[in-house]
Amino acid sequence: MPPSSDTGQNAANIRLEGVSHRFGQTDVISDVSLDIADGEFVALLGPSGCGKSTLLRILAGLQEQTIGRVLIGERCVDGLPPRTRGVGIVFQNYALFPHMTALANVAYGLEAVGISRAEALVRARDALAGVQMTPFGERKPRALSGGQQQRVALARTLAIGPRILLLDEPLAALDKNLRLDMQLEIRRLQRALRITTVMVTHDQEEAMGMADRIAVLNAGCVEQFDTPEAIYDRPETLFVANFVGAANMLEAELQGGPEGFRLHLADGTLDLAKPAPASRPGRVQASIRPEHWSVAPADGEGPTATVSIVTPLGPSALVDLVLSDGRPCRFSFPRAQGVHLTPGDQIRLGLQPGAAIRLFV
Ligand SMILES: Nc1ncnc2c1ncn2[C@@H]1O[C@H](COP(=O)(O)OP(=O)(O)OP(=O)(O)O)[C@@H](O)[C@H]1O
Repeated sequence: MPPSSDTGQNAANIRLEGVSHRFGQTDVISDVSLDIADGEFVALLGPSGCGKSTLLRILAGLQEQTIGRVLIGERCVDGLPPRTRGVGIVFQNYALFPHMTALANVAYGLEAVGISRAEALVRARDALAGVQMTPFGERKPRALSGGQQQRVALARTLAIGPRILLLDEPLAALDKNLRLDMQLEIRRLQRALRITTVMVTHDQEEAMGMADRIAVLNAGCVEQFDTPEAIYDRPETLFVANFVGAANMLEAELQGGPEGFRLHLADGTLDLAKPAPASRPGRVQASIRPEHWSVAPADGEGPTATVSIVTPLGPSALVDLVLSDGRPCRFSFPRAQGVHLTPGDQIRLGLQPGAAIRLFV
């Protein structure tokens, strides 16, 4: 294991206080405040250009913010370079020295901070063992796969014993299966070391699968900072509902009464599960996830739709529908339910019991 870490004693919390950043006349980060706990794994998730990498670079000390403060371990680190902040960074492109072996790459970083060669080699071997790369220590990067190179890069960063681990799209260059393996590997290491970690990704499944909490960014602002479950089940903004997971956005009129709440769509109505939504009656955008739908009895009141495409996806099936007013809509269900749909079928839609429909004004 890397030196610092088995105890997690060096971990630190991170606090961003009202951080904003401008490049020239352009606001790239707008008033971001985040509290990240000791040992927590946080993903910064958002579309290309929303400011994720800039925020990570500000945390690292590679970019100085225009306004606001960054605290690591309750200490303001503004103006301090990366090394003094105790941060370690892993980038997408590994950045290994091609002429050095894996072991030498890891040891180099240690020698660079003043550790003797003999001690650096011992620590480098430990760090490579921590990422299960012991058998590959004498290979040069070109003789390693992308995943193996990324493990070496991770070992090189962790060997220094940083208090904070920053990951900038670390898995983006890997193919899907390898990415899944590495997600598990990084998560395992992060938990074992209890190192506070912030990872930039535009891949929502990666964020969902790895992070304790996700900060969803849009145009430099944090739209929501919450657990993966809450981000998915209770998106707080239209942007989050649209960006995370698939959602059907349907215009509707919400009516409320003593009996509960009903959504009036273009050609049908849906009764909403209790407890009643916080929204007030009136025009709303209803965010209905594909898995919220069910096939309702033909004489029900829900909207009607025509099946256009059925896509089996292993355990579930995804169905593209066209609602009777011409709008497209998606429905998914576990294939084990034994529902058989074929293109051209007319169905009536209902809601799964307890489906958490989100309403936006
Ligand atoms: N050094 C710079 N000078 C001027 N503008 C910059 C600079 N670095 C980034 N930007 C701009 O700031 C905005 C945010 O960039 P950033 O790289 O932080 O986004 P991102 O969310 O990480 O995007 P991606 O997922 O595509 O990497 C973009 O519009 C980008 O063009």
